[in-house]
Amino acid sequence: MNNARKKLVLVGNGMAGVRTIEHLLKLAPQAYEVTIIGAEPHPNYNRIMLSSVLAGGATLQEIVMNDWDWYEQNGIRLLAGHRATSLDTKKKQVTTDRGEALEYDKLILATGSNPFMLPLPGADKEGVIAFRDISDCEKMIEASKKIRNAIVIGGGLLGLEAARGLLHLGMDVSVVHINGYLMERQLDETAAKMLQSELERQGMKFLLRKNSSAVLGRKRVTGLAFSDGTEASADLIVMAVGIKPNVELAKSAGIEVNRGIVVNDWLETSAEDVYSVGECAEHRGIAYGLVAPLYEQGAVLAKRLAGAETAGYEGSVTSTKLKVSGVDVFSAGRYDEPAGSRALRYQDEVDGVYKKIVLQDDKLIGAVLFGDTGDGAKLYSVMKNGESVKGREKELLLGIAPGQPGSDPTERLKQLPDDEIICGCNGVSKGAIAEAILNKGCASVGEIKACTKASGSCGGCKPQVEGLLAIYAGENAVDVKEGICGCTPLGRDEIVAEIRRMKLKSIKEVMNVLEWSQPEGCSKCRPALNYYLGMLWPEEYKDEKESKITNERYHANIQKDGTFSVVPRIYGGVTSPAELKKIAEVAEKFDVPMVKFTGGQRLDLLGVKKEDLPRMWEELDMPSGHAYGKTLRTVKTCVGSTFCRFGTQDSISMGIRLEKEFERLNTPAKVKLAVSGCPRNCAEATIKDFGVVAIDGGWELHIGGNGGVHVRATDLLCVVKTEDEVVEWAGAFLQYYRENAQWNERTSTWVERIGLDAVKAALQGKEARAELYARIRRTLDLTTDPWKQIVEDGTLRKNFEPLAEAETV
Ligand SMILES: Cc1cc2nc3c(=O)[nH]c(=O)nc-3n(C[C@H](O)[C@H](O)[C@H](O)COP(=O)(O)OP(=O)(O)OC[C@H]3O[C@@H](n4cnc5c(N)ncnc54)[C@H](O)[C@@H]3O)c2cc1C
Ligand SMILES: NC(=O)c1ccc[n+]([C@@H]2O[C@H](COP(=O)([O-])OP(=O)(O)OC[C@H]3O[C@@H](n4cnc5c(N)ncnc54)[C@H](O)[C@@H]3O)[C@@H](O)[C@H]2O)c1
Ligand code: SF4
Ligand code: FES
Repeated sequence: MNNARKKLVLVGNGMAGVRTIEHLLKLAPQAYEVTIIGAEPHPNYNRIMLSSVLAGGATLQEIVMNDWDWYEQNGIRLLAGHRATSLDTKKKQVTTDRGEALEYDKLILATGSNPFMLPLPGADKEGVIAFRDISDCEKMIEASKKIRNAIVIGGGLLGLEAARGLLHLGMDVSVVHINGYLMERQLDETAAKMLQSELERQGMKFLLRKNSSAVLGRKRVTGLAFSDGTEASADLIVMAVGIKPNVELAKSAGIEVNRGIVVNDWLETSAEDVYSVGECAEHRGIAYGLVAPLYEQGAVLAKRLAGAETAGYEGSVTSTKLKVSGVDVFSAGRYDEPAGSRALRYQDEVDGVYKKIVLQDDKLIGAVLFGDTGDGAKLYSVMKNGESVKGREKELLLGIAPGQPGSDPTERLKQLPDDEIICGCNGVSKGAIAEAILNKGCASVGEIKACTKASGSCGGCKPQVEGLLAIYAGENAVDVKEGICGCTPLGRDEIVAEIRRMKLKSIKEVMNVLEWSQPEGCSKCRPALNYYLGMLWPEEYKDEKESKITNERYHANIQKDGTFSVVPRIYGGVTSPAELKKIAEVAEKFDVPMVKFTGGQRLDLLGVKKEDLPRMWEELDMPSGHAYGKTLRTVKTCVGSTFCRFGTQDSISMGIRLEKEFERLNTPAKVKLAVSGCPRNCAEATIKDFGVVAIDGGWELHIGGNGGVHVRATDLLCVVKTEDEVVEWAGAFLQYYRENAQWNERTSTWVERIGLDAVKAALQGKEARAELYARIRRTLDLTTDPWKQIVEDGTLRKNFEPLAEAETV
């Protein structure tokens, strides 16, 4: 009966508090009437993933962990956007900033931390922010659209992840660090230096051993001064110099606080019926700042509140991984070699690998891995178990060399014991994942995540979860069709089918009719819908510029430093002295800092200011090379029979014809073509989306190649005799790809996904080919050159004018 339920109030709608409630609901769903007070105006979201949002790996909608419905379905009253301002432990009452007084039988304080802001003179200026919540993340994304120079103070985990995100957003980023090397709380100097080199290679700059003394600027920040008398300029300063537990509410209520709210092994505070979990809690002198220990605390507290038997919380050994793509860093336990410990090290400067393990009394007490973190989970588990590693030290350090028996990742997973922790963030063991697959019927990573939480936080363990799925579910593992983004459960094929069936003609209409959860969509679905609608209704649909990615909005590639590049179209890579002269004159006139030949045989004018773009294109008076878009980029050609003694066909004219035929075509992802004049294949046609290779008496047509990150050689589609046939097959192939691939899916992935036979079957029939070709021609006939249009249209030109003044962040 509802009346008999005790009142449980949780202050803090964050990761630790809500996790505790989730556990409690499983153990004793009817025991409490739950109210959650949360200062942020959002449902509970994955704070960890804010770094991914900044770095473009996820959208804000995607990081929500418990949506509004979850609270309702579980009968939880959520006061989102309300702050608890006072606590009376005698009356057992919490009062909010809106004046509401809530009585409790049990109270959990899970108020997290506040970012530590250096108390520098001028730190209150506009443009100085922290990186803690959604609102900070949004501020940085907004700022990156208007300003260029950012300084991140603090070279710890948070500072480096913030800096990587800002780099991704096109900013020039310097990290100011007080220490002589980065992440000194997680790494030793050797690993830190290797990390620094890798981040420098990615474009990050570092100012080490710098003590900030003042924030410069009038109303808005313009720079940072240091105690050694030097200065650095900045339009944005992000402070990431640590956190301090948020203890104000507890302190004002007379509860014992130290650095954090002091709790015992059952998470009880000094006040009766008041508990605390998360970053705000201090247990045995430690206030943790990572989710894994906070979740462990939550599990103990939930059992306690449910009246279940439980051992107390005894503290945690922690491990961390830096979430920066292209960098593998792992650190756990006492990496700092305390007195009485011994360390074993391995360093390979050729492959950029460094490993160190720290031992004490024959036990593993710490580890640092750089470059190869594959053994991180294993080391962490050995460390947590506290087992003796006598005689195994070197094996632990070196792991199993590639090529040796047992180096196969699947084999390694099979050999792990059941209690090995696979997901560090959520404390999920191999055994628990196996149980979810074998006994609870989980057949996809998504289902395992829903059942165990594994892979639901930082995502670092996803490859292992996938590996276990392959081992235990085998052929029963399903590749679950997920929605194209967090706004819809519908996949690409369903959306396209519905747009066709219901003749939906605008993005808004699609979102309304197909019941998008976010009325405005997100950065994943908007450009995808824009593409699908344009592909399906070429005559009627008006391209929505705002739904395109930056490069396509500006019709130019944005560069690392915020400038743009200009790449005029040079058909087949063939130019003339007059054309070269014109390009050179424009480059000189606009002070272009660099002119470079691209891999696709084009000329790239790099370092162009946004405001110069329209005038440069006007003076060049050449078609756009579309070097920025999801479209036909280039047709690379070799010399061919015109000049080459091996050439059997005229690859140059074939290439130019293909480029003129298909330029300006919008495609799901970029498309590159090449034509070689003989099987020596100097134009590298077999790593292109559509490659043409001349053979005696005809042409081989190849599809689905890629020379980028995931190199893939093409599949041979067919052999044809004439140039007309080459063009017809190319058109039919490109249109079939346009109509069937997912937005942002390269032909290499697409061909692999649907299979070569499916493509062959679709293009085999002459009639089918003719229809596809007719459809692509209809689309091509409607295209215009974007730069010609911008140059001639005063309103469009205005978009390229400089901003009057940097605006408030
Ligand atoms: C960008 C970023 C990346 C991170 N990456 C990782 C990672 O990779 N791995 C990892 O383990 N950890 C990571 N962390 C740390 C991790 O997010 C935190 O340890 C975790 O979120 C702490 O959970 P919590 O519930 O204690 O606090 P929080 O998640 O901060 O929740 C506390 C909530 O309480 C609210 N609150 C505070 N006072 C009141 C009040 N008086 N009334 C009402 N509400 C109140 C706050 O607004 C907040 O929403 C990261 C943190 C950040 C910022
Ligand atoms: N991948 C992850 O696990 C991850 C990612 C982000 C954040 N977090 C967590 O979020 C919390 C906050 O992270 P953080 O990096 O801010 O905290 P931190 O305490 O780990 O690191 C702060 C860094 O700032 C430096 N610093 C301190 N004062 C400075 C000054 N005046 N000038 C320049 N540098 C200075 C310190 O030397 C230290 O390296 C931590 O608990 C962290 O564990 C974890
Ligand atoms: S592919 Fe053949 S025709 Fe073309 S340049 Fe090379 S050798 Fe000459
Ligand atoms: S290790 Fe972070 S989600 Fe599993």
